[in-house]
Amino acid sequence: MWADLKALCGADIKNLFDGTGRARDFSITFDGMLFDYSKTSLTVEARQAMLDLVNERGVEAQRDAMFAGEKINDTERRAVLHIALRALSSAPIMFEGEDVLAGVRAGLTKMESFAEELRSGQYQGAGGPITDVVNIGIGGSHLGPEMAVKALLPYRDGPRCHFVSNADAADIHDKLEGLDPTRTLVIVASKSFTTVETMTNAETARAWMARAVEDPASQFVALASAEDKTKAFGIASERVFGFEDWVGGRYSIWGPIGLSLMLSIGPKRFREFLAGGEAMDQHFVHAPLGQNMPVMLALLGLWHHQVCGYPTRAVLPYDQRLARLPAYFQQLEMESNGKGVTMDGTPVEGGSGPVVWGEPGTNGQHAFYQLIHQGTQVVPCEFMVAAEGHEPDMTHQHELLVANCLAQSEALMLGRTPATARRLMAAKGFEGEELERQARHRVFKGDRPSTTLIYDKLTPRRLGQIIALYEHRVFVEGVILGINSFDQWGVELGKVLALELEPVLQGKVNASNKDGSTRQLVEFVRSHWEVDE
Ligand SMILES: O=P(O)(O)OC[C@H]1O[C@](O)(CO)[C@@H](O)[C@@H]1O
Repeated sequence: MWADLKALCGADIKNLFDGTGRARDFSITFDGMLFDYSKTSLTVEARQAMLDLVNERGVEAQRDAMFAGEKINDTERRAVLHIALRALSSAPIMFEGEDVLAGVRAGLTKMESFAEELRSGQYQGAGGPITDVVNIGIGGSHLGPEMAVKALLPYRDGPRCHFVSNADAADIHDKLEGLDPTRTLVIVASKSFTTVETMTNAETARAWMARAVEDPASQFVALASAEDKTKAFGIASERVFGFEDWVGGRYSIWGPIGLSLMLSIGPKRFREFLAGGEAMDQHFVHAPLGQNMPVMLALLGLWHHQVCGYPTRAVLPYDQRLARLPAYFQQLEMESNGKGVTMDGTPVEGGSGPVVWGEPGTNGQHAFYQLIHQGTQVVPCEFMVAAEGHEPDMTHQHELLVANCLAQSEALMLGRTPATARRLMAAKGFEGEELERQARHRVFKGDRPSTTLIYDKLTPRRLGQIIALYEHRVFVEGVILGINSFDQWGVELGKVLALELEPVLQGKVNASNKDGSTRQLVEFVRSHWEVDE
């Protein structure tokens, strides 16, 4: 599938701007957003060939199957209906012959009632109104809420939110330090309510709260599907917010897992966030393929990784409050499409999804952009920036930020020629061989691809759109690759072995069945533990 497309690679990006309106032709606008992919090597012919893949691989049929509640997550025998959580205004969404929206709306209303009670001070801790919320969860039960709460801080008018995820005691220790347990709400966010890191942290938080609060469970909330387990933990059912197994962990920010976001910005703005996601769903379903943002973003991802062979891609938001977006997308993309086999168990052709990484600009410029500009690997960059910031009295800083963002994509494409580098060095007084040598260090090859997603302002609605855009991008890439984007068997083995290793480290079980390296590491740890004891 990919071999023929490789023949279409190789255009020098800047030469594609030939006065025929490429910028406009290779851009998509939608609801306050402009997605410009003109600074890539995609030609009209290559774009058509990529679009043909969408038809050949049955993307639209799979999309319709997803929205129709079919069990497209075949290896877990589950439907994929997180889209129902944000379907505020749509027609019924059916699963096994029933409309799921009634249940979704009831769940949302329950969250909203609780959020209103807490935010108004009607629901209180032992020491008075809740000032701080600690969300304990990991993976999809952590990355989404943490990212979104930070992204939307300008809209916060509720309690402060803190996020604990790691099994490392340092995480919970540092987050609880300084908090007043009598005015803190703990959210245990775990779909399964069995994830060992989350349950261990939840026990630690309960012990911390029990030192100051007579009935600590009264200041606990569970976001979980397993009611028997939340009950055993002692959390009253009115503070348990459940969701169905057709909501995957990394797609769960839209429902109860988003409770911390709702507490932070309030139910009304949370609905705006949902409405942004829903607007992107509608766009994904109805926009023609060539004008479809998620489809084109997916095709560019495949073009860069599977066709051009670039091993990674960078997500570079020029927004400090989107600092956790690259980590969120890492889970979304790498847990979804980091798979070696297709649905039928045969090897994936052209490789799985790429490594995704990134940091906010302008910080990244002073760290890893050196490699992006002059390193030998090409890194397609996905820039994001808002035209307008949230600090009206500091517009000059926002101008600087935007200028930097736009300058980077320009520099990546245009580069600096040897002739320009020589002129620069000559102007500095260099001559002869030394001029040549110095100039070579200042040459930028250019022709490096990037896309830019620019939008009016990072509102709750825009954030919802951006997340849904990337969700559907991952879905389209997965369908074209033939991957099931909704399971995550690759995280299982390490969990099993960690369970086996704990008693080995404790000296309760012999390490003799372990490999030499693992035995050596166990011995090192145990020798320290013995010294400490
Ligand atoms: O919400 P849970 O059940 O605690 O799971 C947390 C995370 O663990 C995973 O299942 C695997 O790491 C993720 O997909 C999920 O987001």
